[in-house]
Amino acid sequence: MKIAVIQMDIEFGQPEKNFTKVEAAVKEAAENKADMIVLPEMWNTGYALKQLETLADQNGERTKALLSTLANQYRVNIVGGSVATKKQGEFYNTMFVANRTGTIVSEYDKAHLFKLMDEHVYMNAGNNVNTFELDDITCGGVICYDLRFPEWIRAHVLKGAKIMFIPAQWPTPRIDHWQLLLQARAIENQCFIVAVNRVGSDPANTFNGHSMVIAPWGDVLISGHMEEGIYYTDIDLQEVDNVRSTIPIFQDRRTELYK
Ligand SMILES: O=C(O)CCC(=O)C(=O)O
Repeated sequence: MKIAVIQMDIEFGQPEKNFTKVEAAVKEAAENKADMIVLPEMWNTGYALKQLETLADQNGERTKALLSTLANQYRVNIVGGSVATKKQGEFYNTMFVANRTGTIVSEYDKAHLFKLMDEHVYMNAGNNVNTFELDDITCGGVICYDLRFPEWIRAHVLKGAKIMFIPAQWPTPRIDHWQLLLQARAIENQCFIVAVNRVGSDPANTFNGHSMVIAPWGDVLISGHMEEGIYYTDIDLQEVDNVRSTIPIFQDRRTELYK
């Protein structure tokens, strides 16, 4: 199973440029025989929250059409990071996932909005756990700040997720939190973590990438640098079962103590 992580810069408030860029990057990753291609958070607009009224993707239609077309054309799974959407007059930070036939198999609205970047002022939070099937593997997807809530990731793993996808725009000053939390989430949930952070800057923040893929034992398979690029790794899903049978934390949990 070959994973491609698209660590890209995002043009602030310029969906046209970002759509063109994503299309080219997905094409390149697909031609390099990726099975799953993963994009960063809010790649259509960046955090141009004050311009959402004009820039947000209406019902995600444009994003869904692009992901679906590319997935079907290249017969590849695409975890579409997230985009700013407008649904029934409200704004959301939404992940769409397309499978190899181009079917949109998941739509998830970020559940924990990040007050430090005023996200809660402009956007609405979703309320639903996000699991989906890709190539018969149960996967889960959450977005950026969601990472800081171990219960939320655990909720996905308890629903069967063996790979957790985490797209982000995680600012440079807290990149050590990003790396440590990702590794902890992989080890404590004995699952693969595929996490994509953007690079570049917007008017308020800088972002230095460090996208990561981490195996269920905690081994770091990808640790991206600070530049734009596509990173690739192969993952073996058997490792999830191996780790879970070596240290059976899901059998040993004492949920009666955790209430
Ligand atoms: O939790 C953090 O430090 C970063 C979160 C974030 O940037 C986001 O959710 O967009």
